[in-house]
Parts: sequence; structure tokens; C-alpha cells
Amino acid sequence: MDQDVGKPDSNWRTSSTYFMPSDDAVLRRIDDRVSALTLIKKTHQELAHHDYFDPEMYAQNRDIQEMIKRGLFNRLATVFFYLTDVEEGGETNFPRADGLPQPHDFGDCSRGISVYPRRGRIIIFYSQHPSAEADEYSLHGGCQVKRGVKWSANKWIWNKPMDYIQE
Ligand SMILES: O=C(O)CCC(=O)C(=O)O
Ligand SMILES: [Fe+2]
Repeated sequence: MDQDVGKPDSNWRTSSTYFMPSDDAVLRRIDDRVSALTLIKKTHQELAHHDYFDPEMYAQNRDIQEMIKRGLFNRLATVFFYLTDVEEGGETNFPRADGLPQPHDFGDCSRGISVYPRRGRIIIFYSQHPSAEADEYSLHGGCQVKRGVKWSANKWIWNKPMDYIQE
């Protein structure tokens, strides 16, 4: 956002993200299962893995790409995987769930709905309306890990195929 230009990234996230190609059998099986679950082809998937060591966090964000907000090529949905139990904190908070107003503090995890990390849990949420408009209510963030380590991964499901992914 304009008011954030020139500020360090650590103001809004301190966790780490790695983008992973589906280059082994386990990852390819996950691709198939996500495709079966979402009814969207594998060619539309982009896999990222995240780690958070306490007290890391990822401030509230929308997974839609701002630069192409109104475009017909964007992230339609997110399938989010919790890979570890976390002793305390690390929840994913959706502060605008149920139609709540835009928050002022993007690190405030006290409003809306929170999903706590549990190994093996997944959630799915949509970032776009069928019209391709961004869904403002999809705002979410990874709250501070207070104790323990959070490993998570997500599949960003695009509304068009990624040209580098084979069927
Ligand atoms: O860690 C979380 O719970 C959410 C992370 C997130 O919003 C993202 O990776 O885009
Ligand atoms: Fe996100």
C-alpha cells in the first residue's frame, strides 16, 4: 500500500515463505487431492510453505494480488494446511468474518473468526467473488506464535492456469 512504501517488510511479517515446485511423488499426490477437493485443475495451483518461530507473525493480508486486483488472472482461493500443533498462538484470524468493518490494526487478532493450528487441519477460503472482484472480507493474518513453532503451507488456487505447471 502507498503508505507502506519504504518501510521494512518486518513491520508486517516476520515469518519465512518458500515457493515449492511439485517435484516429487508426495507433493504430486497433494496436488491431486487439492484438485479433487476444489474441483479446479492442478495447473492452477501454486504451493508455498511457511515457518514461524515464536514470536513471528504475518499481518493481515488478502491473498489476491493488489496490482492486478480487477484483472481476470488472480488468486481465487486458498487451501491452507497446518502442519504442526502450536503450543500457544499462531492462529489464522479473519477479522472481517461475518461482515465486520475494516480493522485499523492489522495485527489485532481479537475480532472475527480464528482458526487454531492443529497438525493435519486444512481450511479453504475464497479471495474473489464470481465477478472477479476482490472479496474484502477475505482479509486474514497469521497471529503471533507465542510458544512453539508453526509450520504451514498453502496452495494458492488461481483462476487461470499457471503457464509453468503441467497437467
Ligand atoms: O499463517 C497464517 O495463518 C496465514 C498466512 C498468510 O496469510 C499467507 O501466507 O498469505
Ligand atoms: Fe494470506
